[in-house]
Amino acid sequence: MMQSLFRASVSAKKPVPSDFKGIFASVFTSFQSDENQTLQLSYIEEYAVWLKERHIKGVLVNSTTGEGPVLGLIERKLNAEAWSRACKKCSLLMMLQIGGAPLPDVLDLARHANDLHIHAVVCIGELFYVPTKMEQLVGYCKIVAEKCANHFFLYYHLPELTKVKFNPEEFFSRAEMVIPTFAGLVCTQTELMTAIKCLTEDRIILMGDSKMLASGMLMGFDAAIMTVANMEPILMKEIYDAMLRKDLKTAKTKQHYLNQLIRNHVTKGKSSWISDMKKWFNERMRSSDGCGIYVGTPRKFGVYEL
Ligand SMILES: CC(=O)N[C@@H]([C@@H](O)[C@H](O)[C@H](O)CO)[C@@H](O)CC(=O)C(=O)O
Repeated sequence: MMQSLFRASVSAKKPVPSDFKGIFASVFTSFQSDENQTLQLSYIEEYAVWLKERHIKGVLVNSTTGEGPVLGLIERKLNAEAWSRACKKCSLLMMLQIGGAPLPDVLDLARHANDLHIHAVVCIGELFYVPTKMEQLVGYCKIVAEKCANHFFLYYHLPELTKVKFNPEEFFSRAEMVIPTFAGLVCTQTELMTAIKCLTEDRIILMGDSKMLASGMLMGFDAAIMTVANMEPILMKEIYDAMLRKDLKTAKTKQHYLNQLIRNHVTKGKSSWISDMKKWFNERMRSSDGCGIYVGTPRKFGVYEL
């Protein structure tokens, strides 16, 4: 019985698209400078066009970089809708992060995401009642994924924040067994070495460490989700393309330069990461190659330790 259930769910698995390759930008959210730091949406289309013209493959909205967890439910939905329209218009792939809220709200965001024109839903696990067993983590993903079953589902693996560590091979095999839309991971920094064991043609694993773009590609990753892609899309694409054509010398030189730029823009390390990145982006947008948009400063009540 167990075996036939297993076979039934595996055969129902949605085939994973092959276009989740390339450089993706985790986009910033813009706030006005009033007391409530009111959400701004008017700049989004221009932002999307600017990224598209610089070879960015797609965007991740409402994630860590986009301060999703410090937006209210309505704000998250409005931001997602505006990005969805912009991405459709300029043919960017869109991933939408819906986690980092109480479960009823995450389910509400999943239902909302289900009807949007997007290409995948990304969700971090429960942050307060942190899962202690694999079953709890997979179970959480399953009930959320069921509410947005029109889209591929990617688990956002960020143990620096969630403290949830697991054996990715076990996680993949269980999640693929029970979630027909399960497609893979957004996987940041420290977990790349373990995630690489799970990389296959029919899975999506987006690496999330800009400083390791070239070395990650050498290990076999072909998709990257980066904050720094907002500021240096062309440089990152050059590293990506150099690695594709096995030009290690160019990739190494450009990666070294990128890492130097990152170091120059990080002031106090993890605690000021979003603030430093937004400042860098605002400066970049004021440069001759920028498009003049301004994403403001981080929301004051967010805590950023990444
Ligand atoms: C947690 C985090 O912000 N990760 C960044 C990385 O680009 C990261 O900031 C960078 O690699 C550090 O060098 C991206 O992967 C973006 C991302 O996944 C997100 O905004 O959620």
